[in-house]
Amino acid sequence: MCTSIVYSAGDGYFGRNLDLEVSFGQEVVITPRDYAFNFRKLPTMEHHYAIIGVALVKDNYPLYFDGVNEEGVGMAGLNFDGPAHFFSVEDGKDNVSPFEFIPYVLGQCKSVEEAKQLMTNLNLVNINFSDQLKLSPLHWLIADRSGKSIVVESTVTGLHVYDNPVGVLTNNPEFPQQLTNLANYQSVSPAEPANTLTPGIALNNYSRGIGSHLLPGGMDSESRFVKETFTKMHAPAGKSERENVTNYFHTLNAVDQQKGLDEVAPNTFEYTIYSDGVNLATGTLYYTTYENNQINAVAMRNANLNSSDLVSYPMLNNQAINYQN
Ligand SMILES: C[C@H](CCC(=O)NCCS(=O)(=O)O)[C@H]1CC[C@H]2[C@@H]3CC[C@@H]4C[C@H](O)CC[C@]4(C)[C@H]3C[C@H](O)[C@]12C
Repeated sequence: MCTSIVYSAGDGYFGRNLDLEVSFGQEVVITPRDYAFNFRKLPTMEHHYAIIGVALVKDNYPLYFDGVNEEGVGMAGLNFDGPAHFFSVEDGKDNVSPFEFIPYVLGQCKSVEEAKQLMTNLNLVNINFSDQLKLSPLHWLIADRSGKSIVVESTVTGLHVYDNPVGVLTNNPEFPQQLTNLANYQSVSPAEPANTLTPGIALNNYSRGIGSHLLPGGMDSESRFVKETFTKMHAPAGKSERENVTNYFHTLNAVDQQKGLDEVAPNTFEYTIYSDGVNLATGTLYYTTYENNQINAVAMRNANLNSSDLVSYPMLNNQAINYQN
C-alpha cells in the first residue's frame, strides 16, 4: 500500500510513502530535457520537461514510481489491485502503457489543467514493460504548484479523471468511495468536541486530543486515507524551507507502516520503504528511507538538464545518528 499527498505551505510539496515488502532497487533519477522517451504506440518524445523522481532504471529507461517536472507538476503511481483495468490498443486513441504514463504527462504538461486536456483521448493499454516487469495495477495522483490535484483511475468502466479536493491518495477502493467515506469522520477535530451525546450531563474530558479519538489508525488504505486527510488538512505552513520540509515529513509519517504490523504473507511484512517530497517550485527532492530517518536531498537544478543522459543517485540507507558524547 502507499500514500501520496500534495501539501501546500507557501511552496507546494508533492510525494509519497512507498509501502511494500520487497525493494525494487529504486534510485533518485533525473531525466534531462533531451533524453529521448520512446513510446510503444506513440511517436518518440525527443525533447521534454526535465523530471526528478524515484525510479527503477531498466535498459536505460526510467520506470518512475513518482516524479515531478521542472514546471512543478507531480505524479505518483499507487497500487490499485482489483479495480485497475487496462485496455487493448485502439486505433485513433492515444495508447499509453501504465509504465509510460508518468513520462507522458510530466514530459509535456505545465499544470493539472494541461494534464486533463492531454487525457481527453487517452487509452491506458495492457502492454508489459518486459516479461520480467509486467503490468502493475496502478492509479495515479497528479498535482501542480497551485495545490490542485486529480486522480486517474482506469477500470472496466473506462478511464476516470476525478478532481481531488483533499490532495491525498492511498489505494482501494475507487476514489469516489474514499471521498464518500470521509463523511463518516467529519466530526474528527483538533479541538475539544461539543458534547452532543449526553445533553445535560457533563462528561469528563479526561485527556487532551479527544476530538481525534475516532480517527482510524489501521494500516489499511481506507484508514490511511482518512488519517492522512485529517493530518494534512491541519498541517501548519512554516516560514522556511527547513520548517516546511520538516512538517511535510511529519505529515506523511502519520501513515507510515512500521515493520511487523502488516503481514502480507506468512512472516512477510509490508513497510514504508521510502518517503519522498519534492518542492514543486525548486525541484529539490527530499527523501528518507526506512533504515535512515535523516532527510537527504537531490536538487534537479544542480544537474545539467540540457543533456540526454539519465543521472541516478542511490538512496542513502545508513542510519545517521549524531552521537553527542
Ligand atoms: C508496488 C508499488 C506500489 C506499492 C504498493 O502499493 N504495494 C502494495 C503491495 S500489495 O498490493 O499490498 O500486495 C508500485 C508503485 C510504482 C510501481 C512501478 C511503476 C513502474 C513500473 C511499471 C511496470 O509495469 C512494472 C514495474 C514498475 C517498476 C512498477 C513496480 C511496482 O508495481 C511499483 C513500484
